[in-house]
Amino acid sequence: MLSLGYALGSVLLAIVVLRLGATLSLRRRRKGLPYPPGPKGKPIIGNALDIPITFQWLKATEWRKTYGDIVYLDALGSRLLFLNSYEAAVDLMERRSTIYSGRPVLQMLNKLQNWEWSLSLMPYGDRWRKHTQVFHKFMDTGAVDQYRDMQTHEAIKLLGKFLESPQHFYEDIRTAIGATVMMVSYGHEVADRNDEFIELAETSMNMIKKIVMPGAFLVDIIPALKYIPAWFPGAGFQKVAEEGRKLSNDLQSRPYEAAKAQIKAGTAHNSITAKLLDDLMGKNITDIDESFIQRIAAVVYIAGADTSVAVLLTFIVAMLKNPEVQRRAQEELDRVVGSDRLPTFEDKKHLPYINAIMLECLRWMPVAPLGAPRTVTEDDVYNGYFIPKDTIIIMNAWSMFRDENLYHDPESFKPERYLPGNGRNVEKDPSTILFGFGRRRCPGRHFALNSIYITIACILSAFRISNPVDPTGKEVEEEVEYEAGLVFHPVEFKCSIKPRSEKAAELVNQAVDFHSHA
Ligand code: HEM
Repeated sequence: MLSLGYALGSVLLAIVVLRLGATLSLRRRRKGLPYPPGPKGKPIIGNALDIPITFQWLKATEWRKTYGDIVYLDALGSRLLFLNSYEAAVDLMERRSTIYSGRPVLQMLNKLQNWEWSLSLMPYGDRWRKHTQVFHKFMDTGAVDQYRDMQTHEAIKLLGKFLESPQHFYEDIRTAIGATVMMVSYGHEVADRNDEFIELAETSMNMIKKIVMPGAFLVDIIPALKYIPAWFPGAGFQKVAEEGRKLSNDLQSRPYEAAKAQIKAGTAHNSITAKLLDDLMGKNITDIDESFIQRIAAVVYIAGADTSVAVLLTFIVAMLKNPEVQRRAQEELDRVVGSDRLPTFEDKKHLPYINAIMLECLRWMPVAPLGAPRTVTEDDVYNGYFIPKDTIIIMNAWSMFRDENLYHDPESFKPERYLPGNGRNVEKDPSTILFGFGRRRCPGRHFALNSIYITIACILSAFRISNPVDPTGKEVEEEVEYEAGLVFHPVEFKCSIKPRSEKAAELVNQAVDFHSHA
């Protein structure tokens, strides 16, 4: 979701391309001001056919060349504003955050399937503020340090899996991140790839993927259809709605109930659920309290898992394609950490190149190329242009990451761009863009960056990543494709992941052994 929220690309299309209605607001008074520039629409349908079904960020980046930093479209009364430059994003989403913090509503997703409990989809207002405040308590810069041991533990378990069955790296990275999130939220230990809660979360994600496909459900085009009963001919979407509602409820309640049972039995690990329940100790816990806790805990998975997984998969791709970067990273690790132990969080400040690789993974193939869509909740004027209330605002991170004024040679994977001493200015930290702007900026970013750092550092310390080999032992260059699902991620691909030496393999075995008894 953010993955829910970041279903962005698709969500926005689903909302925008075909939505009817809202035409009344076209007649809103514009105080004589023009709308921002954008492609000229056709009569009646406006720009509906200008917006591609997928990879919309590429088109919007092209539009930037013709129309500039902000590009406005109107498709059948749904208005859309792409923010293509960093300055425009800061000006609107950060400096005018009070009115640029809404989220668009999809009938099937938000209303019929009832996913609106998720912080990332919640309308801006008091309820959002209350959830955000509590979420921050667990995810602020200082607070996330408490998860470091557990993040290290999962990274080491992943190394063990790489030794055993490197061909499953794609799934195992997914399980490792899922396990981290399950432990933080519920104190739930994930034993293997078939964990029931990970499967539940994955099934939910697949459902969401299905419903945010552009134009997938007529009810998003004609909201009044939601009142049609399930038995009515042609109302098959109500069945999908019911399935989704069940998943949405299960995802909130099932892992929560399991955590509660463990707390009762005295066998629970620390977790967000345990802490929130503990805060209510001695009080009469109401259904409202319980549902609040369930929502805070569940959003960590739906907002946090897919995104971090996609960054780590991009890291593997980057190492495949850039052996020289991998060599330099391993040189740094050998110098700072040596070969007698694995890297830790304490090493982070001495590993600038590893940090730079992580940043470059965020920029090079951004997991959320269009951020998460917002809405503006009042009419506004920017640089002399009129932006009507309810316009959907999309920050085009892709365009910012390919902006040659910010990043030289932007198509290339170059971690050194973030390091001083290359005869150039240090380039902008991409985390200041990728995680969004203003009040709805990703509150899980510190946690995510910690998971990504420790996983990258541990993998590079012990393994060499290279192209797969054919039966004669020759390396074959692997073509990797990317797809835009809920997040932008590489499609399953092959690679070789081998211990760098016998000593490295031994070190991993010892660490796995130690952590399984810790
Ligand atoms: C590399 C990993 C991640 C990326 C790239 C990412 C990116 C984003 C983006 C672009 C947004 C929308 C911000 C906006 O509207 O401006 C967002 C929102 C959010 N993220 Fe993340 N995120 C990541 C990991 C996480 C993690 C690990 C968590 C949880 C621990 C998390 C929790 C959230 C939540 C709850 C929101 C919704 C905030 C709101 O709507 O108020 N994210 N994220």
